[in-house]
Amino acid sequence: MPNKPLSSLTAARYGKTKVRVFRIVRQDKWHHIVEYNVDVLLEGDIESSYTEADNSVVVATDSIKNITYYLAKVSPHILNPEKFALHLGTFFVSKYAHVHKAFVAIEQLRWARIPVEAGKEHPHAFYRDGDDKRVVKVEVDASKGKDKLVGRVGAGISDLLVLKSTGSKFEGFIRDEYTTLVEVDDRIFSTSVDLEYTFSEIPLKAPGDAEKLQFAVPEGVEDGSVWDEEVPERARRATLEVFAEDESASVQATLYKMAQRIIAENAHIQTVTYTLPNKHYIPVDMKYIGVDNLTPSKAEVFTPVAAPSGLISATISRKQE
Ligand SMILES: O=c1[nH]c(=O)c2[nH]c(=O)[nH]c2[nH]1
Repeated sequence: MPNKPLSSLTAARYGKTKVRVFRIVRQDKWHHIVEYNVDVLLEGDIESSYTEADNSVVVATDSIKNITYYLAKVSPHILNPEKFALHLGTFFVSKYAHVHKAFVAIEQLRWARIPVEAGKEHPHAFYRDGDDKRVVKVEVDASKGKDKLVGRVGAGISDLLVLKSTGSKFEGFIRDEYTTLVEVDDRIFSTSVDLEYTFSEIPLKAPGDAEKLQFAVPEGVEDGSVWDEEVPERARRATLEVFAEDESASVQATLYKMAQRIIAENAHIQTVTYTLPNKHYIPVDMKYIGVDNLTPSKAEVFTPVAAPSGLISATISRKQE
């Protein structure tokens, strides 16, 4: 009796991760720069490369890296990570018949112009003005046909470190035999913001030229859509302003207000997900020397605690009409 196989391949995806790209766009003496870490993963008729050692279906990950650099050179969309990710994803599913989906993730590092002479910005000198990154996650789906491409776009922020020294309470939580935390009406609130918002699906035009290099962004920008270049800055400002101004009852309650504001300000954003570690700062107990450093209004010296931290996450979704 033939042996029944015990297993089968149920998911397969491969590509290149952390392709580091730096690009200069020269507008005469006025230079624009971007620095990206790019991940590209492909799905399609690639099962045989796993199950039968058949490399004839494999676009080498080295070629995936080369294509990433080539499009960084020729794409007119390189300065915008959402558009560049869509261009790159569209390229892979258009060029290779057996590739049905491309997943492109881009992390953009911050470079700001150095201010010189009374706030004027330097044309070609830059500095790193924060460790937070703009992030983009794109899926280009050709599984319904190469002329019926669908784009799914998520974007957001990672590693945006913030702290407020008052305007934050935590009271009224469950008290039982396991509770040691005291209620406070004034505490430090610090977190490293991780934000992802998603847009409604967009139809994409398949590139028509032989090299599959054209990628058209539709004319006209709809407010709050994937094509609206103000969305990332609005989302960042909403995050920072709500964090600063909210009289926070908890990380959960502040998170919810941030997300509501992003949904309200951007018509095409469907979901907003925040993941917020609660980075604890513990007041140092100085009772042993007769000094009150524990009463919230007298707490001035704290120990920043690297771990453990709380971790508060939620997704807020637009209500469907
Ligand atoms: O804002 C907070 N939410 C919690 O769920 C929590 N739990 C905790 O110990 N401290 C805090 N703070």
